[in-house]
Amino acid sequence: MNNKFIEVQHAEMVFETRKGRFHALGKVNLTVAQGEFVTLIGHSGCGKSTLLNLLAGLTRATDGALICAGREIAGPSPERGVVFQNHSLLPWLSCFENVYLAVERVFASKESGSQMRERTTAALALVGLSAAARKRPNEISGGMKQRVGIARALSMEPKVLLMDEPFGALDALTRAHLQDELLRIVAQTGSTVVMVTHDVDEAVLLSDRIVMMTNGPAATIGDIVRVQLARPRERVALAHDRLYMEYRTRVLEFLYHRQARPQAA
Ligand SMILES: Nc1ncnc2c1ncn2[C@@H]1O[C@H](COP(=O)(O)OP(=O)(O)OP(=O)(O)O)[C@@H](O)[C@H]1O
Repeated sequence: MNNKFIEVQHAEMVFETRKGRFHALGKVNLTVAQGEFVTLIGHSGCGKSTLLNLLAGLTRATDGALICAGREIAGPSPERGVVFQNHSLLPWLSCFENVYLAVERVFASKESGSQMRERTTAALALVGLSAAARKRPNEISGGMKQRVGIARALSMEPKVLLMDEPFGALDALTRAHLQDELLRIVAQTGSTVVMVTHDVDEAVLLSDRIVMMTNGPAATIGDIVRVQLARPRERVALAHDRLYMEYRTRVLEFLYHRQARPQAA
């Protein structure tokens, strides 16, 4: 296993705005091991999405370096699959076609149409959506759309899955269901995941490490909690687990005591 699969070295982000320069991220240093599940948590506006966008290659850091699998991140790449809160599916295409489009982008030069259709079918099966393959996005629920987004990202066999509050817009039960699905999928694929969340329970349930960010401007990593709960994890059993409570309390203390905000986040 590569312990430095992702490396963020002194990354800084300054935005030029109409009101002048805004220093969003201070020096951020982070390494993520291959197969690790890392969540980024912090108050609203602290810079979680800014950091994830740097990892996705959607924006470039104003200073420092970001490296994935030994190469500097210079732009978006199918090796880093991205899932956003807003699933951004093409409404005129079926679920199958939405995923197929991504598969084609990566594999068209080396695989036949039938191999790519097989990949698409497998990705939809992985997220439990085989029966909805022919449906269009407006014919399925929000949770199902998000699962198509995950299937689309995974279908490209990314080295890393980057998720920006993927379940943020879902109701609590659907959210819990998708968290369980994600745990199952990641156990099956061994994916390396970096995920932004606001939800402390979600962070503890899913993560190997919880990266807690300080409030901006010039936000940086304030502390990291290593979650040493055995896998597979089961949410009902964990609800009474002493260690689970301890991790949860440590994150809450960071957010509401050490990084307390004058107004609710
Ligand atoms: N393109 C941009 N131009 C100027 N400022 C920006 C830009 N993108 C983000 N910011 C600012 O940088 C800071 C961090 O934003 P970011 O979206 O990363 O926060 P966040 O922690 O993801 O917030 P939330 O949890 O509310 O999604 C905020 O103050 C935001 O206003």
